[in-house]
Amino acid sequence: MSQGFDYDLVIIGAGVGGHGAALHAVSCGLKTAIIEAADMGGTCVNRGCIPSKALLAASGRVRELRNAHHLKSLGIQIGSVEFDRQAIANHADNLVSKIQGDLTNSLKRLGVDIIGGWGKIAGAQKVSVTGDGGEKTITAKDIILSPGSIPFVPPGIEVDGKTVFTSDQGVKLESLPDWVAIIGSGYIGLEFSDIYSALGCEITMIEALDQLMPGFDRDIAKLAERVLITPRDIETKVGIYAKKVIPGSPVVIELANFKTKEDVDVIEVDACLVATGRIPATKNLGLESVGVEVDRRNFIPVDDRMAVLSAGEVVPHLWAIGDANGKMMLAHAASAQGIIAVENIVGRERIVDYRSIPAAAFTHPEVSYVGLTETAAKELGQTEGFEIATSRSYFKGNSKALAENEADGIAKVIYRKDTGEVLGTHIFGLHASDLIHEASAAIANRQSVHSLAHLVHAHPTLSEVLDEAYKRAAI
Ligand SMILES: Cc1cc2nc3c(=O)[nH]c(=O)nc-3n(C[C@H](O)[C@H](O)[C@H](O)COP(=O)(O)OP(=O)(O)OC[C@H]3O[C@@H](n4cnc5c(N)ncnc54)[C@H](O)[C@@H]3O)c2cc1C
Ligand SMILES: NC(=O)c1ccc[n+]([C@@H]2O[C@H](COP(=O)([O-])OP(=O)(O)OC[C@H]3O[C@@H](n4cnc5c(N)ncnc54)[C@H](O)[C@@H]3O)[C@@H](O)[C@H]2O)c1
Repeated sequence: MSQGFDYDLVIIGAGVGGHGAALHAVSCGLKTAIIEAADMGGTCVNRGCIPSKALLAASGRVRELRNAHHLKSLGIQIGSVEFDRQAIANHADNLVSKIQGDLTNSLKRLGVDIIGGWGKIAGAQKVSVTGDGGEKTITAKDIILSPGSIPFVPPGIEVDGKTVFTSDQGVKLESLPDWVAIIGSGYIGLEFSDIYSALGCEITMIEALDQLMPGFDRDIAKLAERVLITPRDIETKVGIYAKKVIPGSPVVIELANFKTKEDVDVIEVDACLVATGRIPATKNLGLESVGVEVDRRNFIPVDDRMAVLSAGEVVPHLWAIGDANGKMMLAHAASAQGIIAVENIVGRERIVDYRSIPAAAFTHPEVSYVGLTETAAKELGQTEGFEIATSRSYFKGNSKALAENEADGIAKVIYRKDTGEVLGTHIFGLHASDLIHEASAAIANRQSVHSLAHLVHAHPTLSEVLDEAYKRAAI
């Protein structure tokens, strides 16, 4: 325990980032407190990963059981499949309660002090907390900021939380509108289009950029569109943005061309989900008391050790992790950053290896990737003077996928031509979110396709899709 301080470490924000940091801090022998203003578990547990995956699990099952053609191909026939919207919503809600309870208990069990209230830096190594009992100041040798993010709602869009809403309300599944507009074709837009289309809603997906799923590798996005969008009840408007959205019955959406800004159409729908990205929750954190300015997009500037920077210089004993630093807005990235910050606090210099952190969209089937897209790898090659190559393998050639009769899918490996080092792997297909971890380990260890091609995979498994891609690359 640090002399003269109330705690070795105080963490502001008990989302998955703060939680991961706290668990690791205790294992390193640090006396730790965590401050939370709202819900223990933050976005992921209460309004993000957890409820959305519960909805995806239930709606995915409905889709599967209603796919008479697929079932028939396996020799199965069933009658009509019914579902209860409220019961599906309850499933998500119950899961949130369970995981929130488990997370809170894990902190209590380890002796982490949980302090309710709004945390704010009150000078070097000092935090003020404003809660029900008024304001108090606590001191800590180190402070980790983990305040997370909130939905971004573009100007012109009015959210009433009922007919026009963000994922914060969407995960509650309070209604199943006949016709729902989804603004944005990123992670949230894609996952909710999977949920809504499985449960019988008609969808209009509006994407400002000139292609759907602009964040994903092009080949993957193209195939994903062919499987997840085109055959479903989803109309798409690409290169178009929602200039104005007025809540009500109906919801009125004025659409304009994203490049020319010219008005193109007005549509009237039953509901509208705004899924246009997230912004950091970095207001009123007391950053100015230690001379820290947020960047242009309001993220807290950090180095690779997660140390907070002021005008490019490290601010001693202050760290920022998770969505609030904008490096990689994913739950597991937030907790990984928490662990790295604590490692540095205890004097073990470590940095985050973003290239090996995987990501996935939990649609049916799933999309996953780790490392660079082909475009980013080419750019890196041009800067560093190497050529890249790609290798693809298809679920259509995989016995396990064929046995399931679910053979839409591809694995794409991007690697250096000279050394064979894997730079990125992208998968679309059955269980892609689980399959990606082998590729993640390969990138973490900077392995080459030549050595990976010699790994033996069990047969018949979906993992053989990656095996095949490595072997094709190594020929
Ligand atoms: C619909 C949806 C689905 C998602 N699905 C996935 C997924 O499947 N996989 C994945 O990896 N990621 C997913 N994400 C992203 C993931 O939720 C975030 O990356 C993750 O929650 C970030 O964690 P964090 O700890 O940085 O912040 P948060 O989880 O946002 O937690 C921050 C916490 O800090 C508290 N706080 C803020 N300011 C203060 C203050 N001054 N004082 C006290 N407390 C404060 C907040 O109340 C909050 O509880 C999803 C997000 C959404 C919206
Ligand atoms: N499975 C997962 O890991 C998962 C799931 C959900 C959310 N998340 C996290 O939450 C974050 C937010 O998700 P998201 O889907 O809201 O953001 P996103 O950044 O993934 O996608 C937002 C999309 O909206 C488009 N857009 C922005 N403004 C628009 C407008 N006015 N009209 C039309 N299109 C517009 C953008 O071009 C982009 O394609 C993600 O970055 C991700 O980190 C992760």
